[in-house]
Amino acid sequence: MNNATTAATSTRTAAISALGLRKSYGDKVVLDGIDLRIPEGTVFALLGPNGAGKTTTVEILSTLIAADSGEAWIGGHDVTTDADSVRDQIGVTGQFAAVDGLLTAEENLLLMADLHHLGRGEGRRRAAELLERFELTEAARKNVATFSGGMRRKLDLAMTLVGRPRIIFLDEPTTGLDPRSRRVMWELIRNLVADQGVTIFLTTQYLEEADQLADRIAVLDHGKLVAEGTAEELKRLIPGGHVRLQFSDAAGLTEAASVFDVATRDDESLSLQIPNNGSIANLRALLAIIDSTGVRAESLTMHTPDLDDVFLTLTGRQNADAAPAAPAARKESNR
Ligand SMILES: Nc1ncnc2c1ncn2[C@@H]1O[C@H](COP(=O)(O)OP(=O)(O)OP(=O)(O)O)[C@@H](O)[C@H]1O
Repeated sequence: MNNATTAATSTRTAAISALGLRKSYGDKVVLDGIDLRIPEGTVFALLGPNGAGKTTTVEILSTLIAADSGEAWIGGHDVTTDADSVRDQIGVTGQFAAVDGLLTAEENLLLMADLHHLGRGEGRRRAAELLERFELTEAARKNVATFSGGMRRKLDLAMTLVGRPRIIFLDEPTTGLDPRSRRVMWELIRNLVADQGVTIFLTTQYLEEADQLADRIAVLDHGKLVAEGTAEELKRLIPGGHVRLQFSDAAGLTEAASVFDVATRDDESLSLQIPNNGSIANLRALLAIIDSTGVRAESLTMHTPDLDDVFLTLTGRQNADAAPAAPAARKESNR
């Protein structure tokens, strides 16, 4: 087998893989050559700001729309030439598309069981099992229209699982949810991977979500993957951490600023940021300087870089956590 054949074979045996995906709408290039290789049983997070092309990527990989060029395989099946086999293996959730608000949770699940041709008994068993696992048993006979956002998201994910997909696409699964509901969803997602070994392709604007759930994270910006790696690897891409010294008055701050000439001073918060990687040796050296020079700091805090810093460095923008509800609202009204 030559190298090219080996590369193509390994691309096809990953749970999800893509080579050179491109997609434009009119003049707007949304995806400008995306390559992916996601091993089975892992969680992959595609992170990007509003409009970066996350949903478009999911739509292509789940056979909803066609790429302009490039290739993609899901569980070894080509999304273009073998779309039916791809659809048999996947579940897609996140936009509430499948949930019917006029039906009860149980009816929604039974409808899904019918679509998957489960027999009547098997369908009922599967619905009951999922209602229990997602703690929706008490609400099973209530109309979904009365559900909270968190309950709807849980039901949406439960419906996706009726057909026992091996590969699940979660498009912004917790956008707009309160912190508690978000944690519940995270736990359900973690259990899915741990108990059933499914592969998860997650899109999110939440850096914390990617950090919490994903084995690997890719950052999508202006149609390209600008970085890919584990959360730790991505954090290593950016400048190291710092120590923040807090002062009670401006005189103390000025004195200290003259001692640490590499520091950044903030007169408003009366603090000084000194680059430091947080190792014991470096912290000890810093404390020794503070002691020997009589710097009068009130307190010291250590800041290690997080994914927020990575995102800001890579995309030149703050992450979108400040406005979580907007994209979901836009999608629901548009689609
Ligand atoms: N059917 C379409 N027709 C024209 N433009 C589209 C269409 N679908 C998406 N776009 C545009 O493509 C770009 C990427 O959209 P997409 O929904 O993939 O982004 P996203 O990363 O999922 O964003 P968000 O976080 O806001 O959901 C946006 O500029 C969007 O307006």
